[in-house]
Amino acid sequence: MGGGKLKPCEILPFEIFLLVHHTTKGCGLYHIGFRQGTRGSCHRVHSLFADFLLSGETNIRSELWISLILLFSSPGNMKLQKLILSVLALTFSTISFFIGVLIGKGPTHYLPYYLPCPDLFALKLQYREENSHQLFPQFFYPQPKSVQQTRSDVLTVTPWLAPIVWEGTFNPEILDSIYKPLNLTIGMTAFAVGKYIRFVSHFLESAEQYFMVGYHVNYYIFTDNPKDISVVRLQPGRTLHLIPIKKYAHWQEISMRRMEAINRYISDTAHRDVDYLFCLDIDMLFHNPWGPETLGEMVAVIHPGYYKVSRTAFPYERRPASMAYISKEEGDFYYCGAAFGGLVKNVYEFTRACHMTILADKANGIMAAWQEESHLNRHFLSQKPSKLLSPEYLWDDTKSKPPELRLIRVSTLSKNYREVRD
Ligand SMILES: CC(=O)N[C@H]1[C@@H](OP(=O)(O)OP(=O)(O)OC[C@H]2O[C@@H](n3ccc(=O)[nH]c3=O)[C@H](O)[C@@H]2O)O[C@H](CO)[C@H](O)[C@@H]1O
Ligand SMILES: [Mn+2]
Repeated sequence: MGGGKLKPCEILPFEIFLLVHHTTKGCGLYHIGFRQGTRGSCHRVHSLFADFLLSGETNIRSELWISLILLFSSPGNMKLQKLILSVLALTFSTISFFIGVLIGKGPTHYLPYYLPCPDLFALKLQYREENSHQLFPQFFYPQPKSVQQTRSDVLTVTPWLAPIVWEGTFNPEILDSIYKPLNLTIGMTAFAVGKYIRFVSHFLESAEQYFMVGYHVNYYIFTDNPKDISVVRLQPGRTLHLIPIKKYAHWQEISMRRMEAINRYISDTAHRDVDYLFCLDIDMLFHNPWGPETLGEMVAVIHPGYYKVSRTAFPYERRPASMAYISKEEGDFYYCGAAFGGLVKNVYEFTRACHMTILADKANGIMAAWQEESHLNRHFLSQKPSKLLSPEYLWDDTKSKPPELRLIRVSTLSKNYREVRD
């Protein structure tokens, strides 16, 4: 660019140049160069000058430049040449230094394609108090190995690349170091309608011990009988909210209407108060930590009863008349209705979608085989969850522990269905 406008040099063994720039922002930049070279290198230097000049059409304007070319046609007088060159170089250095000082009174800026702006590094944030922490504190943990699985006995990722969380696949300390600084609030809904009120205190006590310990937690207990909920001591940063709801006549309706109640509560209140929301059955207990490894955009839990069986044996709704219908040729996993969660806005969309298909079935006089659990499974077949929790996160007390379950984190209580359901 621009090199053709300058006169080509014929005999040019030496060259001294001085270049002073004054950019639009008023900053100075100067170059002093001393070059002994061939005709080709001389051309290169000229081209460089021309580039600087023409770059005024971007954001740089050259207001002053001096270029001095010395031609020595007698190659025999080398000593004299070198002496003159040294003196000239010194003189130009001094002049250019003073010009640079005069022009660059303000902060120095460099051409963007030479160096990053040093102003950026001079900026200082005004901390309220001096922070002595290291920017990147040292944190030692075993190196993850690219060619070694931490669990080879179980599936740890779905075909749509959602992780399946099993004990041994994650490091809780690393996850805490990522999620704790985010200052998240995690919501949890559970329903205690009718006789299910008896499960509340043990459920909450175990959750206090294991559910999202060290994070802000809001428990939302939906009940038809708030005054009979016994008070549970909560850790600091954790709150309990009792939400009065009406009691439906049948247990199936109570279970299904949870989708509607959660959806309404998110839109009224919870969307402002929590970042993530988990929706759990109440007839269960936490036995081990349920931590930040469970956080995800939309999270489903693999049902403990069906994680080893063929999709044809899944208890999906098989009647095409239902909105929850799934054919024998379809299905990834059978998810449980007792636990799901995710970002609060996703749980809002999810519960709304499930409630709508439940209502559509109701209008057609049909109830899905496993109530809202069937609708949940239908929904997750099309809208794949972004993270799956293994049956470690929802085991069944009546089953013995198989070897692949290294840690039972939550398990459902065996109960007398006839006695608790009205
Ligand atoms: C482990 C699992 O996947 N559980 C699901 C399963 O049976 P479950 O036997 O686990 O259902 P369940 O009797 O626990 O009912 C589900 C939940 O609804 C609430 N509730 C229910 C009845 C009642 O009278 N009062 C009351 O509060 C309570 O929070 C309970 O935990 O199928 C149900 C639908 O049939 C739900 O999908 C459950 O989530
Ligand atoms: Mn249950």
